[in-house]
Amino acid sequence: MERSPYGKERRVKRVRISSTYTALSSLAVEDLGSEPPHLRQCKATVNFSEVLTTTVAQSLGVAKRKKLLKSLEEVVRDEQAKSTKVVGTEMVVWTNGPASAYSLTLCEECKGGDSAEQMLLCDQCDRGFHMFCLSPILVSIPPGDWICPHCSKSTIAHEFLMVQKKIVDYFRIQNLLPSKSVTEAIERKKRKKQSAFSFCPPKRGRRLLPYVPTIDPQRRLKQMASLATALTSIGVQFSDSLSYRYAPRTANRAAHEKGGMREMPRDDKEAFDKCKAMCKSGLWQPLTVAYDMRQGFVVEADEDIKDMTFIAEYTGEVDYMCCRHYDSGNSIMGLLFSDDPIKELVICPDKRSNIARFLSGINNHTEEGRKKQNVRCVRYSINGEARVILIAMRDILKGERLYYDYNAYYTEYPTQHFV
Ligand SMILES: C[S@@+](CC[C@H](N)C(=O)[O-])C[C@H]1O[C@@H](n2cnc3c(N)ncnc32)[C@H](O)[C@@H]1O
Repeated sequence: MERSPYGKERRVKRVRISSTYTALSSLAVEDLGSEPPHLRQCKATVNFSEVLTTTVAQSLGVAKRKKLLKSLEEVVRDEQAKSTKVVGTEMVVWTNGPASAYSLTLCEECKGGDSAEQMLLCDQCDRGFHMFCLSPILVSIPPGDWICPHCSKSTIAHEFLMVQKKIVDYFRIQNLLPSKSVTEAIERKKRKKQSAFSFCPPKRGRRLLPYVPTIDPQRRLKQMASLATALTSIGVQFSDSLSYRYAPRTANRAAHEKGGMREMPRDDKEAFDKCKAMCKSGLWQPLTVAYDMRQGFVVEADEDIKDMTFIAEYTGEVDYMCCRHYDSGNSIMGLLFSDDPIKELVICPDKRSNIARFLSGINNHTEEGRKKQNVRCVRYSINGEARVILIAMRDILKGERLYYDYNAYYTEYPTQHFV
């Protein structure tokens, strides 16, 4: 479902210049021997003028192209001192394997020099880090300069103060119900619909259930503060609905979906509207956002949650997929897939969003990873507009981390290094 719109060229863009060079030069590697691979001698022939016209070089911009050229010249000087032969603008490099001459940078975390195309170079100290060895993992090359964890002074934002007024203002909560009436309302509901709270086998009706907020107002405040902390620390504003600053609302027509999009059933729509209204009045989902060293921000259940319960709508700025093709955002979600590529839309939660953007993804390359999934991602037409909803796909116990499949419809999101 979630699409990572980067191309291979873009992936090497911010990788160390010599790796960029390696990636380019490997196009021209000619294997010369029948020895075991590590002993083989290879010949790499690179034509500089060709290098600078490749898509990679073209995507770099003038300053970076100059840097690449400078770096290539440095490589030539270094290699001239070794066994490299340079003829005009062509260079012949003798190496012990196609990439070995330029895989000199080792990852500071795993000390390995493999996967050069995934090795990021710190723009401050020049040290190398595999994107998948970072904590949290990076799945795409970050835009602009990248500063490694050793040089970066940034820490997780200070916890959002758990002052009710601050939280009410932050989330622009309307008609906050006094704690007592909230407790009474939830208790009343609890008595009426006892089954919604018991953990007996889920009903197979497959109807969407509204979430059940935590009764204790202090805990609800904590849940909200944890989301506010996470959002403020990544510089994202809270928004529980889709925003249309890039693509107009009129572009979001579920009818454009290839093969059509299912209209949300009436009962489900009632549950959906109810959840949206609860959220507006501060009756939050029983979820907290925590920080995990490997995964970054993650979402955990703060109550038992029943199968088929509404978790959240995936919100953010709606944009045309073609405009985000080279966006390195790792949270972009597909919204509309059409026969006409111009009409395809994505949700970008990098400026405004809600808790949905913090849910983890499963590693769908392993059986163990797939077993973790407890939430699914569904797209519905609601009043003719495409929307993306996250729904519990089994009973979830308090304390469990929430996971869904980032590749529900597409297999482009690189989850092979996910924990
Ligand atoms: C949609 S965001 C999820 C929120 C993210 N953890 C954060 O801190 O903003 C996707 C990113 O989260 C991290 N992530 C999600 N699931 C993961 C997993 N199972 N293992 C490791 N990292 C994961 C990866 O860095 C991924 O690119």
